[in-house]
Amino acid sequence: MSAGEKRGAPEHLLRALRAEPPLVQCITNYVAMNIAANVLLAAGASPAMVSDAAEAGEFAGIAGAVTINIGTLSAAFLDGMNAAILGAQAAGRPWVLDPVACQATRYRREVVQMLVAQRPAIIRGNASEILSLAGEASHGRGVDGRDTVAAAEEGARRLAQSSGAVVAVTGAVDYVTDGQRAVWIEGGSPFMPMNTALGCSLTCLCGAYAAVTDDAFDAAVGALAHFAVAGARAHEGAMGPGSFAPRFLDALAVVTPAALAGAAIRDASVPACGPA
Ligand SMILES: Nc1ncnc2c1ncn2[C@@H]1O[C@H](COP(=O)(O)OP(=O)(O)O)[C@@H](O)[C@H]1O
Ligand SMILES: Cc1ncsc1CCOP(=O)(O)O
Ligand SMILES: [Mg+2]
Repeated sequence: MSAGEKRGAPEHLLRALRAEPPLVQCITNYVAMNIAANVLLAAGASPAMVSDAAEAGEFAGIAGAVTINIGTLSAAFLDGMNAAILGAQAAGRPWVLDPVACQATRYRREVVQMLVAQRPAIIRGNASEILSLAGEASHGRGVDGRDTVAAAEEGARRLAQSSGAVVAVTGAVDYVTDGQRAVWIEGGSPFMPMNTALGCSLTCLCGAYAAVTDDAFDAAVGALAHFAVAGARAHEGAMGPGSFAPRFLDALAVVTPAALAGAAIRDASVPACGPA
């Protein structure tokens, strides 16, 4: 760590991640599996898509973190998720939730409530998903966000306070809060929501960062800053979502700690109440 660098700063976490790539168990959807694995490898982590209940709990015992995504939810996936969460908790490792399209059906609403009750360290979703989880009106239909992140700010803060999770809301500008601390993160590219499974991949990267720090807020900020900086860099020279995709993988890999130190992160913490 260089002089003046905060212990939980994104650049410090990136250095730790690259020094010893964390093993991340990703229970994610069929659309995201390959994309998320490549994103983690490019960023400097070691992904393993291990989801069957016969082994998911045991595997969680050797992983640095577990990520759970309900994108292509089924009874079999759900059994694997529950086993992995128990395994992670027994091993004292964090797990991260991606509530894909949680507003869409009764099944998803019920499952996601049950998962939130099992105390994820981080919940990462788009604004429509976070609004729904916070019990507010959401314009979401399927997997894509259809609300602004600003509209979900208050709900995210309340969700963080009620669940004990750090809540990361993504969109054109991202917002991260643990209920008290909060930041806005700028960057990325409008081509990102035109590439499927980048949000799912970001959730997996939150797991990678959570594996290298005990502070889930710092982990979420680090992962989102990594995406914001790499996304902005990949946007340069990209003609559209197709040429953006390989540039983004390259950019994730070549982002340096110094570049992460320059991420546009703006504090929005709620001031602590002091004596009158
Ligand atoms: N309009 C945008 N401009 C810049 N970055 C964006 C934009 N929309 C989404 N992103 C980025 O894309 C990534 C995935 O976020 P998002 O699209 O909200 O997730 P999801 O795919 O789950 O809906 C995040 O890093 C986010 O910052
Ligand atoms: C298209 C689709 N359908 C079910 S899961 C999924 C991928 C969603 O990925 P993301 O939430 O990252 O856009
Ligand atoms: Mg998503």
